[in-house]
Amino acid sequence: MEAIEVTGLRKTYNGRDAVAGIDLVVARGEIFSLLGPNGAGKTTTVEILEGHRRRTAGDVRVLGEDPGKAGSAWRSRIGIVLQDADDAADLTVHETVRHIAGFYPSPRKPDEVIELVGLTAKRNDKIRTLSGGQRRRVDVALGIVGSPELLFLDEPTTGFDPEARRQFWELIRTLAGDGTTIVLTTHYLDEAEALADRLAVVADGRIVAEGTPATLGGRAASEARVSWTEDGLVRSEQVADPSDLIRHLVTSGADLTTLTITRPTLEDTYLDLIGATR
Ligand SMILES: Nc1ncnc2c1ncn2[C@@H]1O[C@H](COP(=O)(O)OP(=O)(O)OP(=O)(O)O)[C@@H](O)[C@H]1O
Repeated sequence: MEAIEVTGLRKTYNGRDAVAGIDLVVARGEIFSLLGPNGAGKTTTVEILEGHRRRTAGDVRVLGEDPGKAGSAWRSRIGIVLQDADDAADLTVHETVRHIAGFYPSPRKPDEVIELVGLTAKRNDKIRTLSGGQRRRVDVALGIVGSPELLFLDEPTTGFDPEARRQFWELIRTLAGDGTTIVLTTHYLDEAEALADRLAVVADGRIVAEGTPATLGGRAASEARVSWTEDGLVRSEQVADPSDLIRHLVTSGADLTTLTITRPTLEDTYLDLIGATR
């Protein structure tokens, strides 16, 4: 069984489509990322999958159930990390995690979760004394303390410093390695590229491209740009397969210390995709 199956999902606000017909399958154990500009319909889609918003039309199955009708047993199998969650500021990190753990039938140990998110040194500090990035880690701790089979992460690393982001990525890989299915909404393309097995680009309520980070939007098949220096001048050429050109450069004695071969970045492809819908 797939973790998520969506067909023909639509959501209309005041006669206007925020989600205009989305089909989606997320396999169990997969890290799936939703990318898209502000207002594209990502949060609406994810909140429908979480059972927090009603849909206008379409079929949705999450862990085999319709989120619009599923009960508390289903809810306890899902973890959610929201944008800007509001934590109880006067409790300590440990108290907060322990409190939330109490709502789940088979939670992780609070101290284990605190360690996983890198907050052991802050275990006994009140939430209100934490920095923005540290609070975000508490949000992540609360999302995973119930040992969810499926974890929704909405912009999880906003406000993280670079080291905290790397640590968080490791945590996500660890969770995925343990079989947790992860749906990640992010504006950071490097994050999607580093983590996602597959990703979908949403624009104007529709999926405009779907694939692995390497193949999205024909990226893998795009021409490579080869550049090098010749007689003191920078030269560059765009070719499908750089092998012949490089062989030629080697035999012709070109200066290869400055040789670079680049293909479109995920960001180039993404901007093309969303630009095409505007
Ligand atoms: N409760 C609501 N009532 C009316 N319109 C809404 C409501 N929620 C969202 N919308 C509209 O639906 C569209 C999609 O919004 P949504 O929040 O899903 O986008 P998003 O892709 O998550 O954007 P962001 O990246 O900014 O979080 C937007 O045009 C938004 O204005």
